[in-house]
Amino acid sequence: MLLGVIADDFTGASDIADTIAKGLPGRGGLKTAQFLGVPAGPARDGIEAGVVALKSRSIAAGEAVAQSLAALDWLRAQGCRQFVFKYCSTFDSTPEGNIGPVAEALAEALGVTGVVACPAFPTVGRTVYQGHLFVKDRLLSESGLEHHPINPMTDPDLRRWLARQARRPVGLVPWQTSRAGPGALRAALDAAAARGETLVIVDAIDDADLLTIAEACRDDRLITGGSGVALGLADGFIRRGLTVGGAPTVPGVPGRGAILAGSCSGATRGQIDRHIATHASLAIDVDAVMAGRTTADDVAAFLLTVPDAAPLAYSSATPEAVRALQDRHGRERVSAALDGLFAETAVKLVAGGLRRLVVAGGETSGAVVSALDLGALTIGGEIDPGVPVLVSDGTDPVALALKSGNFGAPDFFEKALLRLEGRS
Ligand SMILES: Nc1ncnc2c1ncn2[C@@H]1O[C@H](COP(=O)(O)OP(=O)(O)O)[C@@H](O)[C@H]1O
Ligand SMILES: O=C(O)[C@@H](O)C(=O)COP(=O)(O)O
Repeated sequence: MLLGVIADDFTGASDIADTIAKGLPGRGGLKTAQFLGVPAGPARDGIEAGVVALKSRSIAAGEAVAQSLAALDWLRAQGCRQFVFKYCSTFDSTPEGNIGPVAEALAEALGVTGVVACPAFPTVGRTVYQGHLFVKDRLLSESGLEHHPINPMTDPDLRRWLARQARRPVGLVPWQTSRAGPGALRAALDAAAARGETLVIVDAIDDADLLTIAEACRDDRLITGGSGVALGLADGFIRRGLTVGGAPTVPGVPGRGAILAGSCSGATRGQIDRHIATHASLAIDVDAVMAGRTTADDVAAFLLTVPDAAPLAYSSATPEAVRALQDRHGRERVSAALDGLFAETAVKLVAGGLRRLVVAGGETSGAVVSALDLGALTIGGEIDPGVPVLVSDGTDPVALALKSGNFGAPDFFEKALLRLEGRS
């Protein structure tokens, strides 16, 4: 394995796996697999990039650090020479962590400082300028992410936000320097390291800036950021003659399909509105779930029997409805109950013969995929930016699309189920 990624959630893992597997247009990418947690044994032969998906974004910082270091150890044992810590393009975290503590622990384990921290993903509108994170034309804190059910993002100043999480000083390379090219960026990162800055926010507003980061950091052991920082990494290995590169392919998976949505983001709610106009759907009554009146049996029975090729079950709600539910039942209790409901539902669906599953939401996907215990997933083609087809190993594979809450075009759900089947 050449490149190892430690991702702090499951949708984020498939997002960066997509970037690495597809590589640059006309050049191809690395043969990439996504592992669900730290594997117990060695990876199978032929994998050039391994993405270890953790569910560490919203757990206690100490536990996130321990899991991330275990992932690093495993990736090192697979021979990786470069490592990426992948977090959210909207920097999802709290003042306690987990981006700062994990990134600093990885840097310390690898003996490096002056490490890039850049969540930019311009294709989906995430840009960083003067250390401030924008989502399309809004600052992060006015983008809707300030209403996130688990980690409300209320500060767009990444240097200030990361400094609250980090033990060491946090640096900044402004766009005027990163835009000047790989040499200027390299010099700025080296200067930051000399000043004792372990993590350095690097501005990036378009893909050219991301390619500059890849070039400047070609020999860096550790890079941290959103999937954008991986944009040029596969090509770096190809240009050094370490692999020939290629297009990701997986076989289509026939069989019954369904969609589970636990994300409350604006994009997901828009996709739901569009989908339910033409497909069977079940709006999960969260109060009924909390009272034990709605169970996974109910949700699975609906999805397995309703006469529709793309049935949907969703708990997604408006920020106001989410707040009211959290006030009534407690934030963590609601999330835990819903994540558990979706996980149990997915197990029942697969036991009931379902073979294609689309999941919306990072935490939701993490809960679902952990419960399914599918082992390694091979990365196929891209459905929409940041969301690839994933297919489990074995003779009776399951095909998955794990959609980050804010990703995907309005027609994502129907399109994804077709793509999992090998149709376009
Ligand atoms: N109606 C609801 N009220 C409160 N919380 C909810 C509701 N529906 C889903 N959730 C919780 O909100 C969280 C959404 O997070 P996630 O799945 O990561 O989505 P995203 O990708 O948009 O961040 C999950 O933990 C989920 O259980
Ligand atoms: O970087 C991103 O935006 C995504 O890859 C991601 O991590 C999103 O997380 P969720 O919104 O929780 O799915």
